[in-house]
Amino acid sequence: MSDRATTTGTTRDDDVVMSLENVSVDFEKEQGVLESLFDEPETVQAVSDVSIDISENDVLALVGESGCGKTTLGKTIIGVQRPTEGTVSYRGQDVWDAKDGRGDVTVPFDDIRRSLQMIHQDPGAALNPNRKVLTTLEAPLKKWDPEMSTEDRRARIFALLDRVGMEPPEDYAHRFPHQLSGGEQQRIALVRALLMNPDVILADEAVSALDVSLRVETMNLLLELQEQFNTSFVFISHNLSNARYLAQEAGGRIGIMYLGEIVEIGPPDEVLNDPQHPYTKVLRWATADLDPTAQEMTDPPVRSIDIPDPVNPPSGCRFHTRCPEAREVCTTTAPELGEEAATASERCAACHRTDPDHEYWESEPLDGVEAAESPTLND
Ligand SMILES: Nc1ncnc2c1ncn2[C@@H]1O[C@H](COP(=O)(O)OP(=O)(O)OP(=O)(O)O)[C@@H](O)[C@H]1O
Repeated sequence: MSDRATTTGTTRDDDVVMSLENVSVDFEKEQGVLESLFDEPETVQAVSDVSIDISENDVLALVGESGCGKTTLGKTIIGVQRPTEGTVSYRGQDVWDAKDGRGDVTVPFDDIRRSLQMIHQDPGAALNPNRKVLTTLEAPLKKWDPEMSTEDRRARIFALLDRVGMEPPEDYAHRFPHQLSGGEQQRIALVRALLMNPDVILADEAVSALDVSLRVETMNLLLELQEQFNTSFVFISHNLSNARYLAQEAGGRIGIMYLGEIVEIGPPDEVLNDPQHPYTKVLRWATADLDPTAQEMTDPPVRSIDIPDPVNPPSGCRFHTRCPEAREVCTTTAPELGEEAATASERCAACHRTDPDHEYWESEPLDGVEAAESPTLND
C-alpha cells in the first residue's frame, strides 16, 4: 500500500459527510402499453437495506453485474435519488427533509446539491453541443455565486482547466464539445463538478468509455484531484480491475453489490486477494488479471449462471440460487453484513460461512452442493 493510501485510510472514520441508514430504493417496473392496461405494476427492488457512510477524503468503489443497483445506490448517496425507505444525511442533515422543508433545516438543500456532484460515462451527452466550454463552465458558477466577478470566474475556470492538463486553458475554453476528444470531454465534466468545491463526486462508469491507455491516466488524475481538493469519490464500475486500482491507490474501500445489496466490503487487497463471499469469488474468477488460476478453471464457481429477477429476488440469501456453497438455511435466513460495515476499515461479508458457529454448518447442503466441514471442526 502506498504512503498516500495509509494516510487517507486512517482518517476515514473521522468526518462523515454522507450517511445512509437502512436505505432501500424500489421502482415501479416499466411496462408496455398493453401490460399497463391488464397487469398490476411490479416493483423492482433496486437497492435493499444498505447502510454506508462516506467520510471526507474517502473513496468507495462499487462493483457488480449490470442491473445490481450500483447507479441507483450511487445516486442515492449523492441525494439525486430519493430512497423508498431509510435515511440519507449530509453532515447530519436529512437530505430529503431539507428538500421538503421538514423540521429544522440546518443545511439548505441547494447547498447539499452543490456539495454532491456527478460525472457520467458519456460526458459528450452531458455537455451542450451548441455551447462553448467556457459558457458551460460559467453557468453553474453564475448560479451558485452570482456575486463573483467575470474576471474571478474565468480565472477560476482557467486555473482548473490548467490543473487537469488542458493547456492552454484559453484555447480549450473557446472550443465546442465536438472539438474535444472523449478524454478531454471527461476532463471538462470533471472541471464542472470541481468548480462547485464538492464534498463528494459520483463517478459513474467515468472511465469505461475511454481507451484503455487513457483509463489509468484518468484514474490517476481523479486520485490527484481527490487528494488536492479533499474530495471523496464514489466510483462505479463493472470492471473489477479499475475499481481495485482506484480504491487501492486511494486507501479506500471496494463494495461488491449483488441484487441490490452490498455483499462484501473492505480494503481491496483483502476483499480481492481473499474473498469471503462466494459472489466476490465469481467476480474475481471473471477478471483474468486478478485470478491467474481462473485460466485453468473452465467453469465459473456458480451452480447457475442465471441472474434472478430483481422483481422477485430469492428468499434468504439472495445469492443462494447460484451459490456453490448454499445450504438449506441460506434459502430462509438472510446473512447480514453487520452494522460496523458502514464505516469499518476491516472487511465485512454477508455470508453465513464467515461465522464458524453458525447453524449453516449443520444445515443440509442444497442439491449439487458439496458438504464442507466448519472451520472449527477442521482445527
Ligand atoms: N428509473 C427506473 N425505473 C424502473 N426501474 C429502474 C429504474 N432505474 C433502475 N431501474 C432498475 O433497477 C435495477 C438496478 O438498476 P441500476 O441502473 O441501479 O443498476 P446498475 O448496477 O447500475 O446497472 P448498469 O451497470 O447496467 O448500469 C435494474 O433492475 C434496473 O432495471
